[in-house]
Amino acid sequence: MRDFAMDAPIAVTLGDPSGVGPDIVIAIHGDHRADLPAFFVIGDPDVLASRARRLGRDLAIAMIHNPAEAHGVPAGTLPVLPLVNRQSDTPGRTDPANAAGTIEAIDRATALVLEGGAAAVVTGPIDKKALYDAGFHHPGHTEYLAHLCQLRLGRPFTPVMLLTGPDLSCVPVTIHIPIAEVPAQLTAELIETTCRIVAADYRARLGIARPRLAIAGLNPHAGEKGAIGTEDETVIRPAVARLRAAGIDAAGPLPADTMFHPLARAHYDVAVCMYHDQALIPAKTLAFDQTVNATLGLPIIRTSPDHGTAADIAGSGDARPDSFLAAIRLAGRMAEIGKSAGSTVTANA
Ligand SMILES: NC(=O)c1ccc[n+]([C@@H]2O[C@H](COP(=O)([O-])OP(=O)(O)OC[C@H]3O[C@@H](n4cnc5c(N)ncnc54)[C@H](O)[C@@H]3O)[C@@H](O)[C@H]2O)c1
Ligand SMILES: N[C@H](C(=O)O)[C@H](O)COP(=O)(O)O
Repeated sequence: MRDFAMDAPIAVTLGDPSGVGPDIVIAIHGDHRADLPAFFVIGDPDVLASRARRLGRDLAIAMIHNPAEAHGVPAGTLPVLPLVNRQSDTPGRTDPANAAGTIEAIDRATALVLEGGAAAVVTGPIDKKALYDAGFHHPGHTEYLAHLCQLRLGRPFTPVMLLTGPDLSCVPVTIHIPIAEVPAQLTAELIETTCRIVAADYRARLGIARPRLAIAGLNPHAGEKGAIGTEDETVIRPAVARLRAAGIDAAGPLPADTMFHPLARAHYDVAVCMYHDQALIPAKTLAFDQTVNATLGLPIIRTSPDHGTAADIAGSGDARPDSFLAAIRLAGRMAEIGKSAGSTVTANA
């Protein structure tokens, strides 16, 4: 039963047509629409129609010109805001000609949320290398969305990646950078800024007034008191001390190998990790099908499934929709919490 009270619908992008984004959106629309907050798709209707034929699914599409029209679309019909940059249906194979449409969908969804026409954006997975090859200069959605918000609002935003599942939520402080660059980019200031955004957005967007943050070390055994690496003592510990002095419930640096077992997880709401895989390996290993990627630190709500394009199974009907479903549900919940708190801004907004 639908119990979402949002006025504006959620904008959903399909991601790269080489991937499972279209498959999953078609499946979700067909099987789960009544249980979800209202949403519409920004995409190429011909890609959706072609993918539905491949999957042997019926799909009725209604073209809309603005998000408000999504509410008037008959039940069982998928509202689609069509792209200007047309795409082709290429499951399992990237096509450089599709990149412009993939980026356009993200641009328009973000603009609609910033203008208030959409409540949130839920992004389908992009093929990062395909976009880089087409001249896209941002590591991923996370960083690109911050860039778009800055362009629109004229001030910078620090985007924070949160992977959140039923039993574990994790934030990587450094995100899409080579592992060799992590020690140089990991500063006490970045750790502190990230944690402040996490604490503020947990309060404003997730309804947890004073989240407990567990801060991971960088080195084995959190540096073994400086014997196996120094960053834990010289960078992370001072950041944790300043966070605690500011009233944030932060503990650490904790040895990363022992902070994810069930008893340890009972002591915190979110693990703040020093690099991408330190956060994403436990999150995806524990609950690949339920975990959602949400971007904190922005003046918009953005969620996404935790998986990628899964090009190896695109167009086959084998893609599991659970993480995408969880992403739409979480976006709806975050919009409701933000609305009831009267809050649309974040720590660094
Ligand atoms: N939010 C995003 O846009 C996002 C997130 C992660 C990865 N990516 C991109 O996706 C591409 C592929 O990444 P990858 O191979 O590391 O990860 P992946 O998640 O696409 O695939 C890993 C494995 O999990 C399987 N899998 C993934 N999702 C599934 C689903 N819903 N149902 C059933 N099986 C599923 C795949 O078939 C594959 O075997 C890369 O270009 C990466 O950058 C994008
Ligand atoms: N780092 C994410 C992951 O591995 O799941 C993924 O690449 C998504 O990144 P964006 O949301 O920034 O595209």
